[in-house]
Amino acid sequence: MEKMTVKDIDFENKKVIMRVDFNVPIKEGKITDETRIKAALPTIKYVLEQNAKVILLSHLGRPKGEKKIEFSLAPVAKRLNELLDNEVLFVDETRGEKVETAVNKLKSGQVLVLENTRFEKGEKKNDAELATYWASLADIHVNDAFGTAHRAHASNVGIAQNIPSVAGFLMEKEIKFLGGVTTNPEKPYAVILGGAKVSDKIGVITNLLEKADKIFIGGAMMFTFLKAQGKEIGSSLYEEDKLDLAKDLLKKAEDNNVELILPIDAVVAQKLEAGLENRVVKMDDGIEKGWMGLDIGPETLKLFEEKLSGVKTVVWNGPMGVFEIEDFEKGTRGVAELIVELTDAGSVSVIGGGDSAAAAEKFGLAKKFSHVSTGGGASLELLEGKELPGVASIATKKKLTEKKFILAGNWKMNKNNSEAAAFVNKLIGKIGNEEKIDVILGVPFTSLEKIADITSGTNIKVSSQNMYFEESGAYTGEISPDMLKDINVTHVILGHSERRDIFGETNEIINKKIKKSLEKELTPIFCVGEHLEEREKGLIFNTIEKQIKEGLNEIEKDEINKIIIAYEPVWAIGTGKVATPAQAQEVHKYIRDLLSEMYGEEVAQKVTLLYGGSVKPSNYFGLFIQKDIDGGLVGGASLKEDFIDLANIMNELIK
Ligand SMILES: Nc1ncnc2c1ncn2[C@@H]1O[C@H](COP(=O)(O)OP(=O)(O)O)[C@@H](O)[C@H]1O
Ligand SMILES: O=C(OP(=O)(O)O)[C@H](O)COP(=O)(O)O
Repeated sequence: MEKMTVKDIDFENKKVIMRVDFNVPIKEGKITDETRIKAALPTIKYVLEQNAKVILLSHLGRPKGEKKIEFSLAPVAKRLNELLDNEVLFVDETRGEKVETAVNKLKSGQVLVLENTRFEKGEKKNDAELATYWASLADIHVNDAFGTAHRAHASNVGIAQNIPSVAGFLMEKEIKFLGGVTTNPEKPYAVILGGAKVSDKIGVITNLLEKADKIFIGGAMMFTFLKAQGKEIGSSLYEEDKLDLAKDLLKKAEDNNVELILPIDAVVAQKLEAGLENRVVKMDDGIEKGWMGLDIGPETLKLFEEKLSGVKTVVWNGPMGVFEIEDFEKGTRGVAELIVELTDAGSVSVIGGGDSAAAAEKFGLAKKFSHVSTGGGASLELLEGKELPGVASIATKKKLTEKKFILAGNWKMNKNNSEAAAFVNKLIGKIGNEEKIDVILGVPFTSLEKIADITSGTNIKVSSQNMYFEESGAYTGEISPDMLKDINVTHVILGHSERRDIFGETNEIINKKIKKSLEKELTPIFCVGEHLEEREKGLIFNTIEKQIKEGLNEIEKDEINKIIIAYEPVWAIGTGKVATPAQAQEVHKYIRDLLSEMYGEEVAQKVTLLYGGSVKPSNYFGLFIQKDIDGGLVGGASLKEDFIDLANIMNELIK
């Protein structure tokens, strides 16, 4: 799924709230590693060049919801000010008057850093009120915090539920490399895992048994595996309670035809200290009591070299030994060098953050890998095959596929014939782009013929707002599908909440109408939606499920793609209340999943799902970029030139 990025947005004079990961190590007020600050610079600079006003949010450490000076972002803001040509301001608050005044005074091209987001208790809880507040400070959210993408917090995921969230360059790069190797690695695909704890990496190993061709294990975690194989490991670090699991993984690797490569020798010492006697022992001989393994040995390195030969994709997570001490760094350095050789020969290499990135940096090799991730936990979770909430919340690009994007207007009982004609004449030539969207006008019965005539030969299609399910006869006041077809009407809105509530239409009646419209080759725009009471009682999905299942009763798989479905929460129709993008997306996703259950995934993906309910140009962007929203069914705003703006928003967003 391709994500929207800063490149898709016009930032001119916009207020941008940008989540970065400035969680950098600070000792005695000094930043000891500024990699993450530097990694965020390209996005900050780009947005500033576009004349935006930038508000930066980040956490630092784990202050547990309290304001603690040692976790202040002040030193980071100061360093950022040195790294950027633009002025960087800092407010030692996360909300309130001081923040709002600073935001209001902010000029285009300036940066404002707010205090540590984790000084707020609501940050880690993804508190809706806090997220709404931060969202209210800006027009758009840029998410460049890959290191935090495995957390669903207010400053990344929460804000995205209120205003559109797009990826920054760092996020884009991380997704490209890490997402790429996890979903579609060029084979052979090898993963080298090290570090201290098996328990931290179980999930990764389990997932990799389905994907990788070879898994290399080093670091302290190798001893849990070696012990599980019955080898003597002396006083090396291992996890007693993970022995069975290690056995299980070794067996699964065999079953899955994945090579799980364990070290054949180790560097041992009596203590984890520099400068003591150390020696190399073969694992077949075992490690004596009183000695511990602190690095992989030279024979292992040779074995790894052999087994890595020809590998096209390699991911490395976790050092091979206690690389922080020179006596035990050779294994980690050796593996880093092997990966660099592979990279030079054209393979893709990725370091999954954390200590391995620090090791690569220490050996001066970091720049020689295809990609060094800024996320430790985040990259591990990606390797585990999990969806990261901080990636999922970023808007998805709208791509032209077989599915149509649609902007439909429902005029309801408004405009007489001459008003209708005058308005439609204004729209012609200005609205829509036939290649990208279908524009449909749902006009009153009295204007259908006239508007169909005026729009004939243009890209505007005409819809009625109702019809009857019989073909002709004694149905006083009703209109038949044939009558509509006869005057070149192509669509019909069915099951609108006003028809349901005021005119007593039931799911059964709507179902009959849908069937008839399909038979007569009129495209139904089938409306569903819950009332406020149903929402408040937690019955949204029950209501929608009933409407969809009964409305589509006996509609077969080959017909579902001829139907447009519009989700219109009744409480948002004509009330000025609009569903937040997240609320709308939640129900759209539910509908898509339900259709998938009923008709299969492939067919469900092609159904056009429209959102309706107080849609306006000011809120449409955030709604339309949602993954499962394919357009709008617009009431009030379709009576005005706002309708043209809505079409323009869609045109810009569809690539
Ligand atoms: N054989 C070993 N015995 C004890 N500690 C080890 C051993 N090998 C590696 N380590 C330590 O493991 C730490 C890294 O572990 P971990 O946090 O799991 O890695 P990462 O951060 O890369 O995921 C390093 O500090 C390293 O010194
Ligand atoms: O440094 C981070 O994690 P990482 O060291 O696993 O990459 C991120 O900023 C997330 O921080 P957190 O693990 O306190 O949520």
